[in-house]
Amino acid sequence: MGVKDSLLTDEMMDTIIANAFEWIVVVDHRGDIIYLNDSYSAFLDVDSKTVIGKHVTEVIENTRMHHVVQTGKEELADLQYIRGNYMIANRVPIFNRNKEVIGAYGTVIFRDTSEWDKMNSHVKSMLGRIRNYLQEYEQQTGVKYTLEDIIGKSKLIQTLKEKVKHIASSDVSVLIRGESGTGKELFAHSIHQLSNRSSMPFIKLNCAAIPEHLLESELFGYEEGAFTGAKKGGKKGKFLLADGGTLFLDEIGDMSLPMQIKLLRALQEGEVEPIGAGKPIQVNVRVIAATNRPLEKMMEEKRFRDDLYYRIHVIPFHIPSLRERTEDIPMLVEHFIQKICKRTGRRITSVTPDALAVLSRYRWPGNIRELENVIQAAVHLSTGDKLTLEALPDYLTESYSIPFGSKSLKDTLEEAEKQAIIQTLENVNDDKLEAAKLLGISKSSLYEKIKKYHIG
Ligand SMILES: Nc1ncnc2c1ncn2[C@@H]1O[C@H](COP(=O)(O)OP(=O)(O)OP(=O)(O)O)[C@@H](O)[C@H]1O
Repeated sequence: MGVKDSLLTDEMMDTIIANAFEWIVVVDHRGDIIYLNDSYSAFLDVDSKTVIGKHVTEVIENTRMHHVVQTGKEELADLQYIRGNYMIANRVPIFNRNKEVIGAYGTVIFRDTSEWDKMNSHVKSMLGRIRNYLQEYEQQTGVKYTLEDIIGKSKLIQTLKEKVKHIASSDVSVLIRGESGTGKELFAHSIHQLSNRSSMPFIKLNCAAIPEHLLESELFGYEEGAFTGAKKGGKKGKFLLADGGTLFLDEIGDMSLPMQIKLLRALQEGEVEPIGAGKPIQVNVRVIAATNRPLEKMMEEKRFRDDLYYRIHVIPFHIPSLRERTEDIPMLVEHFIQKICKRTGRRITSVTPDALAVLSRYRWPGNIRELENVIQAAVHLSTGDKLTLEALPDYLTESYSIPFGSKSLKDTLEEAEKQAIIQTLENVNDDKLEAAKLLGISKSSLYEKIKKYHIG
């Protein structure tokens, strides 16, 4: 028997719902509020009538009702932080007869009763303990990221995340390729965190950041008195620090040939010899290497050793650039806004469609790192609760539209030429010879243009 057939009148239903123990919100298919019950309005300190028609994100903190109408998937017993309290939220999509989502209703339980206060402090203390535990884990192992931290719904990212799950426990070397800022380090952490070595250290060494003459002591360590200036008591190298765990060698393509030989020996023999030690020490280390360099080409040019390449290239892993997965941009933007708002206490609830369109069209040569920086600046520059086009840097808009008519043809052509050179150099990691080849000009002519346009 439906409500309509019962003795329950509409007025009775209204009173019951308005005063229900649970707080109730109903949105339409766009996520605009069509109903908010009185008790919820009172808690949110809003008027239940004037909020009708407003987007739910403008009224309720950390809401996901607008996602539920998009995904059509219910979300039950989700912890939601509203006005200083953790609430338990249920969000359920509403379908029409054709199984199309026409809206969603959400309920929030636990109000400001003493029972709730008790529960709330319990949850807060539990979350605090989890946070401490995670901090401790990070301090002990160096693991900062897990697979959960890798945001992206594109097929490309989902496939890579599946691949991480498959290879994590296999203990073989992994070579992660991808442009700068694509998340190579994030993936390296995640592989370690899912491996059998997860309770052991994750040690990172950026091969490009260490001067050649210091790299050997960084990697293998040294004994006291090994050379003038050596520290008292010697120094443990990264290999020994990573014993039992994972060594992440970032920018491996920047390692010199003599160091490549030493690294290969350590990998093949499973032992390292600290400078001045005189005898090798056994180590058990899994290596994850990363680079943006064209290693295959460098091997042809004898700048990278074949044997080291085959030793580390057991599982290749390519992370696509952000422009190859633009469908991830809205999700990443939302993720960074939330992350930055949490850190700074600002309240930005959405991005305007024109700002999102510009963010989605830009080429992102610096990939996700650049996107994060742009969002961070934009959150600080935004005055209202929306991230708008005005808060974005001018170069985002300039890079995709040449303002025809506002400049002479000569200036427009020169601007296009400059952009083509900048983008090609970015794509080939500043390899001038390769860029000249791709642009179909001589290397000397490329240098001339670089000078003319003040590039780099
Ligand atoms: N999929 C992602 N989701 C969320 N954050 C990401 C993602 N990918 C990268 N990031 C963020 O972008 C920044 C750059 O990532 P990371 O350092 O892993 O890139 P990288 O490829 O190792 O860069 P580089 O080659 O310059 O060392 C970090 O702040 C990281 O947290």
